[in-house]
Amino acid sequence: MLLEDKVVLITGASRGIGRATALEAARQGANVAINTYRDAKAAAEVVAEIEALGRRAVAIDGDVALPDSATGFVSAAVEAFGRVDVFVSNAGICPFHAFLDMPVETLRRTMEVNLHGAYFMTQAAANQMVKQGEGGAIVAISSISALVGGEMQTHYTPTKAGVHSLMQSCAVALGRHGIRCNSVLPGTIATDINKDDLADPAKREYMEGRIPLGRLGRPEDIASVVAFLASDMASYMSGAALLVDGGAFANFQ
Ligand SMILES: NC(=O)C1=CN([C@@H]2O[C@H](COP(=O)(O)OP(=O)(O)OC[C@H]3O[C@@H](n4cnc5c(N)ncnc54)[C@H](O)[C@@H]3O)[C@@H](O)[C@H]2O)C=CC1
Ligand SMILES: C[C@H](O)[C@@H]1OC(=O)[C@H](O)[C@@H]1O
Repeated sequence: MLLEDKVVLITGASRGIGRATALEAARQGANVAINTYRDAKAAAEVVAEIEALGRRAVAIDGDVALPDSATGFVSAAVEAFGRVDVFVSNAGICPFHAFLDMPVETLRRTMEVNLHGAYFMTQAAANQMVKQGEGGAIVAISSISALVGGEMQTHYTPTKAGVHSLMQSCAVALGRHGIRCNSVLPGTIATDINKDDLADPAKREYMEGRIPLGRLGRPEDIASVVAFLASDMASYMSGAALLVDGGAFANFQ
């Protein structure tokens, strides 16, 4: 098992990639604290699934956009499990909208959840790891969108480039404490975040057609890579970005 007896914290883990990562961490032997936001039923289901795997879990509700949610999440995890070994910054939103009439509030909220949220949470987790003095691993869910644009994602893609950049700078800032920081760049993974967008059969077919492996990603495709980066198997990796997109980025023509 890759994460035996580690304490793993994951934001936005009631659904999608975060949920799959929480379950994979438990399968790999970890006890897991999940941050969730206004999603109590789904949060309770994830906790129950982790417990059914024989591991411990707690769910803490909080909006990642608020600095107090970060300190509250880390304190609650430490209260439950005594320490933090791995932090996964996953929570994110992508309300598709055109550029020319982007509502200020949509732009602001997307930046605050995706980028400020990642910053506050990473900072709180890193402070706990530094206090423990035994290093740690931080993995942030960036995106293929850190590398390419999207017509309806002008507010979103800069946050994903920012998350990857945050991991690079944190790798530099935290290396002396033995804390590794890396990002995962998923391609198109079928989750709630793009359910409406991919409900259009033409759009779905187009996206699938761009992927050499011939299918959209599943949350589990990302969770296994996060588990690897979080584990000692990746002990000399820091400041790196792993693209997990079925080959989509390479498929220019
Ligand atoms: N699905 C995809 O194609 C891709 C997703 N990503 C990223 O993966 C991450 C997870 O997204 P998915 O699992 O796909 O979507 P999802 O919509 O299934 O899950 C998002 C999770 O974040 C939580 N969340 C939303 N706002 C929050 C807030 N303010 N505070 C705390 N939690 C909050 C939601 O409750 C949910 O559990 C996001 O950061 C997204 O940008 C990156 C590349 C591709
Ligand atoms: C939500 C989108 O479908 C998804 O999010 C990303 O980060 C990917 O680039 C996809 O566009």
